[in-house]
Formats: sequence, C-alpha cells, structure tokens
Amino acid sequence: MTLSLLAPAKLNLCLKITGRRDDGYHLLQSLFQLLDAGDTLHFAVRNDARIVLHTPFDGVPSEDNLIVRAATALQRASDSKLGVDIHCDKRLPMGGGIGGGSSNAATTLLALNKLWQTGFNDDELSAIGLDLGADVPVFVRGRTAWAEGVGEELTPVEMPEEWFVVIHPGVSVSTREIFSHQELTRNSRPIRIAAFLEQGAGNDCENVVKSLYPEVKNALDWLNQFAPAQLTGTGSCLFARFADEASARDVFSSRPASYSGFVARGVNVSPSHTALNQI
Ligand SMILES: C[C@](O)(CO)[C@H](O)COP(=O)(O)OP(=O)(O)OC[C@H]1O[C@@H](n2ccc(N)nc2=O)[C@H](O)[C@@H]1O
Ligand SMILES: Nc1ncnc2c1ncn2[C@@H]1O[C@H](COP(=O)(O)OP(=O)(O)OP(=O)(O)O)[C@@H](O)[C@H]1O
Repeated sequence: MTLSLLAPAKLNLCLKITGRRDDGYHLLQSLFQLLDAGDTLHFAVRNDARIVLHTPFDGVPSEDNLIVRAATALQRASDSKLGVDIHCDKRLPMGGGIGGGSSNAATTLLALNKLWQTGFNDDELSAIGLDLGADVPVFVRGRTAWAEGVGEELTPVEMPEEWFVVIHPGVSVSTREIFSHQELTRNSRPIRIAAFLEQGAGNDCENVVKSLYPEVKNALDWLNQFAPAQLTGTGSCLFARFADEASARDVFSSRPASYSGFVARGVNVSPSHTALNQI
C-alpha cells in the first residue's frame, strides 16, 4: 500500500513567552496558522520491519531525521512488524520557524498509523509526537489553533483563510540559541484568545532575533513597506498577510534576489487531514 500526503507549514501569528518550566522549556501562547503549502511525503509499506528514508537531507543523518524518528517511535509504540520506504519532496526551508521538521514527523505518524493499521487516536499520536518536538501535536491534530503550555494545549480556532507572503531571508536561526538567550522576554503577561483575535499580538522572539541576525531585520523592514510584517516562531522566516492572492503574489515577485519563500493560503484544517478522511 502507498500513500502521499502534504506536510503543511505553519505560521505563528503571535508568540508570547509567559514563563519557563523546571526543565527549561518555555511556556508559550501562540496562534498556529496552518498553510496550504508544504513538503510532500510518499510512503510505501514494506513487509520487513525496515524504515528507509530515500531522500538525503543536508546535514541531517537519516537516523536523526524527524521522519525516521517518528516512524521508529510509532513502530516501537505499536509493536508493528511492518516497515516503510519514504520519499520527501522538501520545499520548506529547515530552521525557518515554519515547522517543517515537526510537520514531517506528524505527517509520518498520521500516514503510518493508517498504513500499518496501528489504530492510535489523535491524543495517543500527539503524545508520541510531543517527544519528538514541541510543535508536532498541532500538526497531528491538523487544526489551526490557539496553543498554550509548550504548544501542546490546543484550542481549534476558525480564522479567515487569508493569503500570506512568507519570506526566507537566506539565514537559518537555531531555536535553541534564541530560547537560551539572556535578553529574551520571558515574562509576557498572558493574553486571552479573544484579545488576540481583536487586536493581534507580536512575537517576543523578534527583538533578540533581529539583534543577532541583521538579515532578518532587513527583511522585516523590506516586507513592512507593503503590510505589517512579523517573525514566525524563532525565525528566520517572516510573513505578512494580504486580502487576496494577486496582491500577495505582486509583493512576493518584487522581493530582492537573496530572499526565497512562497505565497500560501491560511487553512483551518490541514490538507493531510482532509486527504486522510477521504480514504
Ligand atoms: C518556537 C516554536 O517554533 C513555536 O511554534 C516552537 O515552540 C519550537 O518548537 P520546535 O522547533 O519543535 O522545538 P524543539 O525541537 O522542541 O526544541 C528546540 C529547543 O528549543 C527550546 N524550546 C523549545 C520550545 C519551547 N517551548 N521552549 C524551549 O525552550 C529548547 O531548548 C529545545 O531544546
Ligand atoms: N524532516 C526534517 N525536516 C526538517 N528538519 C529536520 C528534519 N529532521 C530533522 N530536522 C532537523 O530539525 C531542525 C529544525 O527543523 P525545522 O524545519 O522543523 O525548523 P523550524 O521550521 O525552525 O521549526 P519550528 O518552527 O518548529 O521551530 C533542522 O535544522 C534539522 O536539523
């Protein structure tokens, strides 16, 4: 049996850091907006128990790849004797704050749960996913959502499905470096979802990232000429929203040559969930 699924990107429409847990992880409030753009993963079941990722990733050995780690975690949790061949059409930049690795992991869990018939529900898959990364549960649940805790306490939110220009300024930002920075704001006053929906909220990582990465500051200044621009996650990607596709594409096509990125639409339900529900 084979299955191909989109592993969608996400944007953090806001990111407030409200505290820190004893294990050092930060307590966040964020609006995770899912997008209709992402990587595509192709799965083919094997009758031996081998998990084989055929696509090489620069700088990431196969055993460290979140795709392989997710498949291995599911195999262990289920005692499945099946294996899988996996190919990935990688489009999302790594270390971009748009959740590529986490989305790849979640999509692998969802696909193999179906193909191996392991029968886990979303709560169980989210718990397996949380061990792989703080952002995995939102992709497992597949809903645009308000997040608290370290990102695992999720409340689905219906957002207007607007268009986004996502810019990658040509540098990668290490999430760990930003979260361990002395100057990071860690005591934002918690806000309510209603307040965010009414007036929006910023990203508490933005000042530290701008001071460490001038390329990110320059890209924010460039995009701010057209619409309010904001960092997603700990960067390096930044985004702005537009009411229609044509305006978004106009701005994107006028970007400086050193910037990459894409135009995508916000979606309330992950395209991979829509596809899985149709099988
Ligand atoms: C900032 C966000 O992008 C918002 O969506 C995510 O919370 C980051 O999630 P992620 O990339 O999946 O991060 P992980 O791979 O779990 O963690 C990378 C490192 O960032 C730090 N980290 C991450 C998430 C969090 N809530 N607090 C942290 O302090 C930890 O030092 C951790 O070792
Ligand atoms: N399948 C994968 N796709 C992308 N990165 C992976 C994958 N597997 C392992 N990694 C590692 O995880 C790191 C973070 O990747 P990812 O693309 O999730 O970053 P990110 O977009 O900043 O994530 P987030 O928004 O969750 O902070 C990469 O730099 C890479 O070393």
